[in-house]
Amino acid sequence: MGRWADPAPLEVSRPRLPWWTLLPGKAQLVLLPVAAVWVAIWLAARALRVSWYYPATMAASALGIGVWAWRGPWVAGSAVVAIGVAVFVWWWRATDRFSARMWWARTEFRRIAVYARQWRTVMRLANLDGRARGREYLPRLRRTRSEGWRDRVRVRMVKGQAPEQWEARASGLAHSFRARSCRVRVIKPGTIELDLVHSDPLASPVTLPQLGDAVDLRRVTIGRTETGKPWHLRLLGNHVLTVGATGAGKGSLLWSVIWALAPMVKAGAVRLVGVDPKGGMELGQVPDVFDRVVYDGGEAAVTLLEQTAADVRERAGSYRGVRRGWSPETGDPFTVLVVDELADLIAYQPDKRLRERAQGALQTIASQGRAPGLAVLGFVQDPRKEVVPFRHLFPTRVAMRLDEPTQVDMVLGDGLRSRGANAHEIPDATPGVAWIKQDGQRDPVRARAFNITDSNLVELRHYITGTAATVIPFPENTTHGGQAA
Ligand SMILES: Nc1ncnc2c1ncn2[C@@H]1O[C@H](COP(=O)(O)OP(=O)(O)OP(=O)(O)O)[C@@H](O)[C@H]1O
Repeated sequence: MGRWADPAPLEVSRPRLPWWTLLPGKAQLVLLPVAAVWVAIWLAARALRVSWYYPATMAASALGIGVWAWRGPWVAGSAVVAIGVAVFVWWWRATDRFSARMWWARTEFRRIAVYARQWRTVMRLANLDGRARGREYLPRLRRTRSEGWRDRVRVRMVKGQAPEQWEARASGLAHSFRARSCRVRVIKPGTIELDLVHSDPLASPVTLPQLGDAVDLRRVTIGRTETGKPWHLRLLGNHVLTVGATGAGKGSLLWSVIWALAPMVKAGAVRLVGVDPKGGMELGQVPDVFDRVVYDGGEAAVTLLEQTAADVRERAGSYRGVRRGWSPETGDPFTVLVVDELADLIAYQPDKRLRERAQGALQTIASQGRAPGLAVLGFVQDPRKEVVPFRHLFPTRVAMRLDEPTQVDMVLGDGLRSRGANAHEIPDATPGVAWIKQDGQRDPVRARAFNITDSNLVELRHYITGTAATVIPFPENTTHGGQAA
């Protein structure tokens, strides 16, 4: 007698038959027309869906089939070859214009060749699919758009998923789709957009516009964003903290703001007040555009900050009960306080008493200055809380090239690095590039400030003061301006 052996477990799942196969034959016959209509609707919906995602391909195919039916295969084939040669010559002779005009062809090609083709596999390997009761749920690939430097890929997430799960896998997605980086943006509940970045549109310096354009203090143009739009900085009712390692291009942001404000500075509608603890290395280049400026981080600087804080309180007092905040009708100049190397004043200051006075004055200005028409532009290299304890008082924070990845969230806010704001990866070769985070806006913006050269600064000085266009020697005194502090 042979020994009993346990039967091998059934390895395949039992095939599940569609419910209608279990119906009696007559019922199936009756339901046949209903099923046929259903299949026709389903096919039409599929065709509509394909036409929605690939309109140019579908239109060209329909035209090709039409020409074939009308004139035969030779005419259709010759037309395809002629169009192909014309497109190739266009691309060869005018690549830039071709790329700008043919974005839709690139979009459809990349959707088919890159995203639709690999979607299922990449989703499974990246663990972004879902399973429930033996069924697999895949994130839906929605519309894509190829803009040359990036592909925008819209995705309907699987139910139960969070954008954070996609952020955690962003690097893997970038590698899978052969992109340099991947950023995740939330479009609406359940829908996200992946930015798969292929090149840097901010690799070349941004050209400075002419001096003297009209100024709007709510949107001062200081550079260009990576999408090609102007980089607008709000000054009215705002303060801006800019953090960057040495050589990151903080100076270009500072001078871009003053360049944009030049007509109002010239007209006396904007007043610039400056503190440059580095002995005038930065602000000393064009000192006479400042109403008051101090070139050290000691007593004189602290006194200037305290005077400014007193101005803020006085102005706030005079507006109380009369108006809600500053406007050009008040006749008061809008004040921009520029503090280069904030840390020298409020953290590295060896004299404890001076340090505390500087901190107190700056906190007063930052917390009360917005309504009475004062904006602080603070610059610092080290963003730690011990160095700038009141970072939260700056509604706009700008991260230029940073030394360490941990600094990104310190400047821009928690979770911003995982959302793709890699300020620590900005190359040395692109000074002036920055990530900007505005309070109240979820997504950070990447932009580059105008490139301001020494001759631009000479021109700026000449425009505002009307003095001869000469380069300023390195400052000897520690104070300068209408009222020395
Ligand atoms: N927006 C820009 N476009 C092109 N080049 C720039 C830009 N900003 C700065 N640069 C170049 O980068 C160099 C360093 O810039 P900058 O002095 O402004 O840096 P920084 O952050 O102020 O440095 P530090 O903290 O040492 O003063 C300069 O030689 C400047 O020409």
